[in-house]
Amino acid sequence: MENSTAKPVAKTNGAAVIESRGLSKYYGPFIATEDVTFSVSQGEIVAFLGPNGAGKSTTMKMLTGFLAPSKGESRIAGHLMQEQEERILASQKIGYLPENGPLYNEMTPASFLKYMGSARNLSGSKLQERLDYVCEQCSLNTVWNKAISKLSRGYRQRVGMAHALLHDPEVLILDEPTSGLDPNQVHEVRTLIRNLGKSKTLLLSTHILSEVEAVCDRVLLISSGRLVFDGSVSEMAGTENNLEDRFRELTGNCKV
Ligand SMILES: Nc1ncnc2c1ncn2[C@@H]1O[C@H](COP(=O)(O)OP(=O)(O)OP(=O)(O)O)[C@@H](O)[C@H]1O
Repeated sequence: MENSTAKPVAKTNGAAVIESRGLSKYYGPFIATEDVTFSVSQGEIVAFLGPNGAGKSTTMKMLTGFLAPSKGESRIAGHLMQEQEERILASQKIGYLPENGPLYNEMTPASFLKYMGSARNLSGSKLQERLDYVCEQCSLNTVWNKAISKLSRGYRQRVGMAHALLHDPEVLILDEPTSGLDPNQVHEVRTLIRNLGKSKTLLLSTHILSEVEAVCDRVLLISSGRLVFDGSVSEMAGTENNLEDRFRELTGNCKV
């Protein structure tokens, strides 16, 4: 049974592998994020926590170079993500699970992942080895040859996760990895994240507090586009040891 209080021991060696420097995004007069600055060191599992609409996905898209910031910059493994050549170099090192990521509906998980693996220059026995690994780790065996359009939301989410893991990246940026999963699947994905965290650096967005307690070393809390907390899970829980109250306290009155 899952021990919801068991957290991995932080294994950071100090090198920053995810860096957000003043990332801001404006849609006309609307401020989606403002001056979001943080860094994640090698080996950390960090939760990017915040209420709906706080700016988690927007920040992750800017971090990974999928969305141009209005101001600021991001670096992954030292590569400046706002420069195309650097972004291409970094893409081998990052696995990104976007929120509602695009999947090719007419393909099966097998054909989609094989295709994406080839696009990442995997072939032959190495490709097969990675396909076998993600199929098992993401529990896709029963739907491996079924059209993606016929899969439930939870299975589509797992295909997205398999895609993020396929090239064995050192950095994983996962936007709500347990969204749409049933409790058994949530348990499996959390176990997978903990295992991946033994050798990789992870930033995962969520608004589920139990997720933070279950898998993360550290919390970044964003509210109305601004970072309002950066610290350990126990620091956030405070003297009352109540994450939920602190979440409300830290996000309740913050307006951009
Ligand atoms: N293209 C856009 N044009 C205008 N506003 C946008 C656009 N994309 C996002 N926003 C707004 O920016 C804010 C931040 O959105 P974002 O999706 O980053 O939040 P989130 O924290 O990921 O939320 P959730 O937990 O609900 O997924 C929201 O108010 C959203 O409506």
